[in-house]
Amino acid sequence: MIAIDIHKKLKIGKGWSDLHVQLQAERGTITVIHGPSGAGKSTFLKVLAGLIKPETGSISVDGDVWLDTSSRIDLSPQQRKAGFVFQNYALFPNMTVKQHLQYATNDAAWIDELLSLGQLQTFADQKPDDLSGGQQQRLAILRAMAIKPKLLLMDEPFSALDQKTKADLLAGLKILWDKLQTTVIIVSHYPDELKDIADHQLYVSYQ
Ligand SMILES: Nc1ncnc2c1ncn2[C@@H]1O[C@H](COP(=O)(O)OP(=O)(O)OP(=O)(O)O)[C@@H](O)[C@H]1O
Repeated sequence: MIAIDIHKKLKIGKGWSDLHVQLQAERGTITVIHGPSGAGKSTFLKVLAGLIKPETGSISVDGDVWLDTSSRIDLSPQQRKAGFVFQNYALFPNMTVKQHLQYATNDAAWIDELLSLGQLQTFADQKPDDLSGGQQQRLAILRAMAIKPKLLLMDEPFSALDQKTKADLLAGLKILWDKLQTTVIIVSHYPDELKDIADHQLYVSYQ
């Protein structure tokens, strides 16, 4: 179970807007977040990961308190260990595909399973510059899954994939998420494309 209630002031040009998000979701569920550009969706994911501090709020994940501003609890990103798929992938230019996964886990069988899921087996020794945009995006997803996170945060994670690749990847991910009981939050500009797998939809807008 995750329970989130956060308030964050967003800098919008010369002014400010309020981001207030409340969400409760059972463990192992998928929540799809959508809303207008600039409303604060990416910022919300970064607040959950501990990369941006909110003014006030609380976050608990499977009984662990990650944030509670009223009692000054604020775990670091390293302590929260959320999986994060960044909109711009944030890959390491000098690491090969396999090294990205080895950085996250020592489990060779798990790495092979992930490479197969992302159809990247034949690219294991390539660096990001030698990959297509879709291959880079799949690597970013595999790396986030490699740590088997309790909470997986994905920011527009399928934007560079064609329909077939996306459908195949999603089917494989869904099996893994169910097995590992991963709680997933996905920001998407096309929530309808995920409506078959979404347990919750959350609309984030300007306030
Ligand atoms: N650390 C921060 N503190 C305050 N405001 C921020 C911070 N980071 C980003 N912002 C502002 O928050 C606003 C929302 O940005 P964000 O990237 O979260 O929107 P978004 O909903 O993900 O947009 P898009 O759909 O275009 O990706 C922007 O105006 C940005 O300048």
